[in-house]
Amino acid sequence: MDAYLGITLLCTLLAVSIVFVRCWTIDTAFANGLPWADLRNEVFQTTRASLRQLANCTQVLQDAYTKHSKKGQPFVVSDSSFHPQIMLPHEYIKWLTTQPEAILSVWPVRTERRALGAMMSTVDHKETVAFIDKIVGRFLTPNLDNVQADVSDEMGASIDSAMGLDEDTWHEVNLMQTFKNIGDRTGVRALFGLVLCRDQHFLRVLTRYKTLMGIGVLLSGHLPPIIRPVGGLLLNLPFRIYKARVKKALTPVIEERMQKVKCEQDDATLENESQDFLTQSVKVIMKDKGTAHRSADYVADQFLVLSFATLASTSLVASNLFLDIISSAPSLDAYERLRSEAVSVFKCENDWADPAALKKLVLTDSAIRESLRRSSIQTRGLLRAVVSPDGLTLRNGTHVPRGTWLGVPVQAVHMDGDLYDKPYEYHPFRFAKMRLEKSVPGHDKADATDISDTFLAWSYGRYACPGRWFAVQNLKLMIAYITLKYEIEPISKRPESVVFGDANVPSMSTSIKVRRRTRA
Ligand code: HEM
Repeated sequence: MDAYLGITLLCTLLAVSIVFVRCWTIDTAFANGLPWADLRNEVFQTTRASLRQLANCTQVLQDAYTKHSKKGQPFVVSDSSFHPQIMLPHEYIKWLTTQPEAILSVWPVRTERRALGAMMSTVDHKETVAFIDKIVGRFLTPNLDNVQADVSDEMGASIDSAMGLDEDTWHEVNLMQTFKNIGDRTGVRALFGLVLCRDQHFLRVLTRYKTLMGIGVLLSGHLPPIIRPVGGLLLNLPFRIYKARVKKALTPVIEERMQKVKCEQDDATLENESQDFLTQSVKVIMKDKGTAHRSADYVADQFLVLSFATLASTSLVASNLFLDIISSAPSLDAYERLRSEAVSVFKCENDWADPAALKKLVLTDSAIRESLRRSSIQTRGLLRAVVSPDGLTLRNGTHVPRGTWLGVPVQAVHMDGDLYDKPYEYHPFRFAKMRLEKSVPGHDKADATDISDTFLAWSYGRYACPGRWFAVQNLKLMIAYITLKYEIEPISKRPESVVFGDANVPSMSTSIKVRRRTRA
């Protein structure tokens, strides 16, 4: 009996060990002889490489980019999700982004990496992204001029509140928290209108929802498959609680807007002039035969995802932007030159609502683009999965099977010395200068919102960010208002960003010193 129990225990232990080792190692054969980044001669080499690159992704990708991509060779990078990816050289980017959806698809990556399926379980995430894409592209972006007055009004009020009005003393503020507060309030004003953006309860629950979704999207996509179900559940629980709270606050507002729009449809003399994006979208939804039957609950779901897309990246980019500006070489005089530009453009109150004023901010536009390049919030991007049943043959002749992920080391491309002079330095006016150099290729594509295969902050190709014009409008107004009304103490060394897998974000503990300028 004892022997029987011993053998059973031994077999169970063996089976568990096999499953464990199988789940924690990667079959390197799929890459058909391509070189691997940071693969060392050690036991569990792929597992250890996967875990190592989680916090050291920047360096791993940079070294492999120099060693392989610069010679036109794709390389493989292990990943903590145990789904290794093939990183393509810069010259493959146009090819990568123009492959048909039936061959290379973004959707399996979004479901698994961004955990969209799990985080958006109450809606079809593919349908939601398509819907958001449509309303942002067709309605928010063309209407930006109309929301500028509201956005600039809220920008001023939220900056005053986050940075204070004390003209006598310098005080310290937490960088990320400050730009989160400013970005969230301003974004909510544009999306949902004045009442909700001043509603402290709504702002609080929305911010928590957004933070939890950010953590969920980032973490669950990086978890090894063996712990993903439990990890995903633990991440999902608090997220669902806050999602329910935001929906509870938002749904009655949407019902009210739907009711108003319905009254307007019945009686054109009641036409509501509200320019906030929710009202505009509700009008579109109710006029479109395909969506007219949708409930307020459905619209709330779509707008929650849109709020996340709108608010999550903008505050990270704004934090990076100000860190870059205040830590740039003193000889560049970046802060003062941006301020002088703002002084020359914003001469009276009406200028803040004038779209033509924003177009004159050429130095500001350049400082934004340069920060998006220098301090990219993504280490890698443009991830696509091979979905064609026969696999895919890469441009160098390597055949990879269905299910393989391809992508680009975004940060390393931005730091390529052949593409950018002194790439590690922040040169705020690099792109303003480039615009004037008519002989330089790409001089006419140097606006902050322009996409190219050498500038990947907005991604590239058909899935490039549709919200970039709105984001840049916000960032320009932010730089102008802050440089005009505040001094920020320069810092001699930019604090290191925190890298976690695909994300590269400013440190949460960084503080800056600010003081309100004295009124003349
Ligand atoms: C500075 C801030 C922002 C940055 C750096 C940024 C960057 C990006 C990037 C890199 C992608 C591609 C993601 C992927 O490949 O999966 C993306 C997609 C997207 N962004 Fe942004 N974004 C920003 C702000 C915004 C804003 C303000 C909005 C909405 C108004 C927005 C809406 C979207 C949407 C809807 C998509 C999905 C597009 C699609 O799949 O077709 N983003 N963004």
